Amino acid sequence: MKITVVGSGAWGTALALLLLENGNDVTLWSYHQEESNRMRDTHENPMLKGVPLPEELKLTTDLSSVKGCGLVVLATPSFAVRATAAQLRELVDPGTIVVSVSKGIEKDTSLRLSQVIEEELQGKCPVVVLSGPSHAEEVGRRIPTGVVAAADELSVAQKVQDLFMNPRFRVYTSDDKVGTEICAALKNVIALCAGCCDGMGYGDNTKALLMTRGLAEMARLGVALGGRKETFTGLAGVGDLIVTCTSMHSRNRRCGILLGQGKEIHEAMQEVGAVVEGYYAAANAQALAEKAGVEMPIAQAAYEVLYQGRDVHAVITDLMGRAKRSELDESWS
Ligand SMILES: NC(=O)C1=CN([C@@H]2O[C@H](COP(=O)(O)OP(=O)(O)OC[C@H]3O[C@@H](n4cnc5c(N)ncnc54)[C@H](O)[C@@H]3O)[C@@H](O)[C@H]2O)C=CC1
Ligand SMILES: O=C(CO)COP(=O)(O)O
Repeated sequence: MKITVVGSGAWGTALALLLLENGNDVTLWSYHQEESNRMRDTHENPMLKGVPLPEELKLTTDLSSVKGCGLVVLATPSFAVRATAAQLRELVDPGTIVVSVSKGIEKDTSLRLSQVIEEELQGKCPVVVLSGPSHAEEVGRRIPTGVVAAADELSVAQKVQDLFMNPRFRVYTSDDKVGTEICAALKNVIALCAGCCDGMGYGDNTKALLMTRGLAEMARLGVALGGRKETFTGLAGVGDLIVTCTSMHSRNRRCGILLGQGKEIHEAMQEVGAVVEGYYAAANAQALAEKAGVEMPIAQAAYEVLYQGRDVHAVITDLMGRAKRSELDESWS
């Protein structure tokens, strides 16, 4: 099948290689001409070091490469999804499956990214969400990985499953786009917090507490927005939360570590040198929690640290001192 992967960061590149390995005719589109030239000259993407790019992988900066494609993968940072999808509208063939693999929430609207793409494509194409514990660095090295393809129609999710799946990449289908995307965006916020705890020298107990209560918040919000609670205990939920909160590949966690060591957030993001989606998602978590009428104390704490400059120690003291409650007192469970 002819496929274009739109976005040549670490993730777009790893997925382009996977789809090429699966026997497809794959083009990788870059936003920056220099990025495309560098990959052509060096046969490597500096965002995905040590993974050679074969000659058969076509490189372009011309979005019209999506014409005639059966599948288009949208892999830009979340802030670029609307503008990129808007450009696709006139170029993409009706019925082409568009797979959204970015993890975030749109800044100004608090829309999920598949909603943003659907708005811009005006119903021309079915949109599938692909998410789960999948660091590009490991997928690029063909390390066994499993993800979820969520779509409104099972047959469309199954097509994506067929195209991406191979002996080293396992894809499960789901009909829960809402839950899958809420997991994808919010686990990055929790991973920033987990990194921060690591950077401050807190131990494994703190991280386990944060991840478990963070998951409860994610599920509370996701279920209130129409997601299914099973998604939160699946690959897109607990799976991606584990990998992002514990791996040194995670840009969100690495940014949090620097924050916990005392760096200012913008300095920390600069040092990470790749997109830190959790920073943006923390602002949206606030808006979504208010809209849904749910309590998200950890996301709220992250917002106060990231956007209001509150001291991390003070925020943790507040979280630890919240009113006593039962763990089982969860409306989503
Ligand atoms: N890196 C990973 O392991 C994974 C990343 N993701 C998600 O994929 C998305 C992309 O992440 P990465 O590939 O890691 O990014 P990256 O940080 O490796 O690279 C960012 C890319 O965005 C491009 N870019 C910058 N401004 C742009 C614009 N205005 N329009 C289009 N492209 C622009 C840059 O040229 C660069 O290619 C994020 O939402 C991330 O959460 C999802 C799963 C795994
Ligand atoms: O989503 C990811 C792994 O599943 C990548 O996480 P980071 O953006 O924190 O690197």
